[in-house]
Formats: sequence, C-alpha cells, structure tokens
Amino acid sequence: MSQPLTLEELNQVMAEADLLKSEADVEAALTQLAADISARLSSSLPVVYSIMNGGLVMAGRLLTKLNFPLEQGYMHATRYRGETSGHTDLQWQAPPSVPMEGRTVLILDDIFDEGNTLAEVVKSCQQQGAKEVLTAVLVNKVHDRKNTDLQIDFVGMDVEDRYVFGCGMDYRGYWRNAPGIYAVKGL
Ligand SMILES: O=P(O)(O)OC[C@H]1O[C@H](OP(=O)(O)OP(=O)(O)O)[C@H](O)[C@@H]1O
Ligand code: HPA
Repeated sequence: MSQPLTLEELNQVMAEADLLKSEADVEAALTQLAADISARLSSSLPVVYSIMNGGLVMAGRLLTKLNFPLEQGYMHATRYRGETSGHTDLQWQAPPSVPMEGRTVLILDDIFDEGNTLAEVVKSCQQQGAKEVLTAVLVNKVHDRKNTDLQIDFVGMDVEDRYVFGCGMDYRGYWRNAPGIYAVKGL
C-alpha cells in the first residue's frame, strides 16, 4: 500500500493536471448519450445499473436526462482498488441490487480502459439471465491494450492514453468530484 496523500499533494495534483475535457464538454457528451440511449431503450423498461464507485457521477448526471420509465440499481466491482494500475481479478463488493432475470439491462460506468471490468460484469449479467445487456461509458481510453472484444454500445467521449480523473474517476481515491476530466501530470 502506498503512503496516504496529503491535502497539499492532492491540491498539487489538480493544479498540475491537464484539462482534457471541460465541464461543458462532459455535459454535451452526456446529452448526446442520453439521446442515443433513449432512442434505443425508451420502450424496454430497462434496469440501469451503475458500477460503483466510478459509475456514480456519470449515472447521476445521465439519469435525469432519460425521459422514460426505468428501474435504477447498482453493483460494486473493483479492479484498481485505489491504485493507478489494475489487478487482474475483479473484486465484487456488492452484487446487483435489483434482480435482472428476463430484463433489458444497461450498465453505466465511467471509463472503458483495458476492458476487464465491463467484460466480466457483462458476462455476469448474462449468467444471471438478463434478456439483453447493453453498456454505456462516459469515456473510452484509446490504446491497443484492450483485454476484451466487448464493444461498448454507447460511448460519451474518447480520451487519450493517460491516467485520468474527475467525473467519477479517481486519482488514488480522490478527485472523483472534479466536474471535468483531467490527466495527471506525468501519467
Ligand atoms: O476497463 P478497466 O481497465 O477494467 O478499468 C475500468 C474500471 O476501473 C475503474 O474502477 P476501479 O476498479 O478503479 O474501481 P472504482 O470504480 O471504485 O474506482 C472504473 O470505474 C472502471 O470500472
Ligand atoms: O485512467 C483511469 N483513471 C481512473 N480510473 C481508472 N480506471 C481505469 N483507468 C482509469
């Protein structure tokens, strides 16, 4: 485990970070995502799950833009556990909060990076009997290290291959609350 970060260090991380997407960019991406998701799912009575923790902010900002009946749930799976590189195994902290058998499922997450998390979550939903499983992410990180063939159904924005934080994504547990998307200096 690395040393806890101090307030000064965390403020310095933000002061030195590169802004990749402004709050307005994020808002525009969420509005487009909502339109695309509505066009596909407005008659499906879906269950929409956020993957905790990262999916929380995206879900909160997206859900109120969806003007059709849906059920909302969550599940908690983690691979990075507060670090900046992922473990190979996904740790389940909380199973799906709403049963999904026979239902159309939409999974919301902040980022599709190497892809292990969503690939495993989708597989798990299929094993639990979902009728169909769709995925939406706020950002797709562009690189050639994806560990899955999974195609994400709804992507808000592409970001470059750097360690990013904000809009639900953390830097060592902090700064999920930043309203735009930032890249850590040097990472
Ligand atoms: O595509 P991958 O390389 O699998 O990475 C993406 C996942 O990593 C982050 O979760 P993390 O494991 O950090 O847990 P958290 O949501 O609690 O931050 C993020 O929220 C995604 O769920
Ligand atoms: O770049 C990232 N930032 C925050 N969390 C993440 N989880 C996977 N990749 C990232």
